[in-house]
Amino acid sequence: MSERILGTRGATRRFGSFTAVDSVDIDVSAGEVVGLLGANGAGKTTLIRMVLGLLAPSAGDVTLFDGPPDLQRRARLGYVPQNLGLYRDMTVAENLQFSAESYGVPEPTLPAGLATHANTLVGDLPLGSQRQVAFVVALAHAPEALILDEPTSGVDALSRARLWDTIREQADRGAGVLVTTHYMEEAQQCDRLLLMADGRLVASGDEDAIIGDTHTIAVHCADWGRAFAALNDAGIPVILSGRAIRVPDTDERDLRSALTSAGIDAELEDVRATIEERMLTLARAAGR
Ligand SMILES: Nc1ncnc2c1ncn2[C@@H]1O[C@H](COP(=O)(O)OP(=O)(O)OP(=O)(O)O)[C@@H](O)[C@H]1O
Repeated sequence: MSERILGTRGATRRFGSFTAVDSVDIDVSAGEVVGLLGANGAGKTTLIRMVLGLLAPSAGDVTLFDGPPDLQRRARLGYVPQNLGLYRDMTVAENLQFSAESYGVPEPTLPAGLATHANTLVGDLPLGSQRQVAFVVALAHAPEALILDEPTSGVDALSRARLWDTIREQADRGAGVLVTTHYMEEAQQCDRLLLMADGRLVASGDEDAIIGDTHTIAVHCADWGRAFAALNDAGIPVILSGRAIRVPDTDERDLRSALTSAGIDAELEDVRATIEERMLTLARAAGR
């Protein structure tokens, strides 16, 4: 079994009377990429900030490299926050130099695509390049753990694929990676997924295990607009995927009855839910 790099037991964080993270247990081992998924506000960043030692838990324990997440242990991990944590009014080279000096490691070499930007102010770079720089900075000291908070948000598909190559390389050399994402095609690149909803961990495992036997009814209908409105009016939570209407985890009879009452002729097909649809049903069930 691989060495456990970080973990939480009953990790809870309250802000006043609001519980942002509620009794969460997670583990990340060396060499694995663990995806942390959940809607906006599910508690992912708050959990990450506790793991990083930037936020004290209100209850429960956080372990990083077999101890508390103190400064010494934090120096062994690389972190790319949502806002990247770079100095936007310094050049790429200055950012690299500053970070290398802070960690006492040699200055990293810029990948080919970034080399021409060494003297560009970080704030003047396109977002995709800024994210690449943030990765170079976070990886300069060959961290044993990597924590990435929406590392590819807002970048094009090619840059995303490159960043994922880097993430996989880091896991292959033995780092444990915890990464949050809103992109489901990225979730598929993870070895394991953790799903949060309303502060709680509501599912874990690979995509197949998380979807389990959750089914969706696909509604095939010439007038999809009317069908959508009728189901909405009947209080049935509908997903519109392009022009296809999908209703996860529902009773087909309720659906049929809502459509018939509205005089809509539709063909109903029972299909396996997608991971997004499973997330929605779990989030609904966890709703406080
Ligand atoms: N310092 C704070 N004070 C009060 N509430 C907070 C604070 N930080 C976070 N929250 C609340 O805790 C909840 C969880 O926030 P968090 O940022 O952890 O969610 P998230 O899953 O990371 O969302 P996103 O995907 O949008 O980043 C939200 O309702 C947020 O408003």
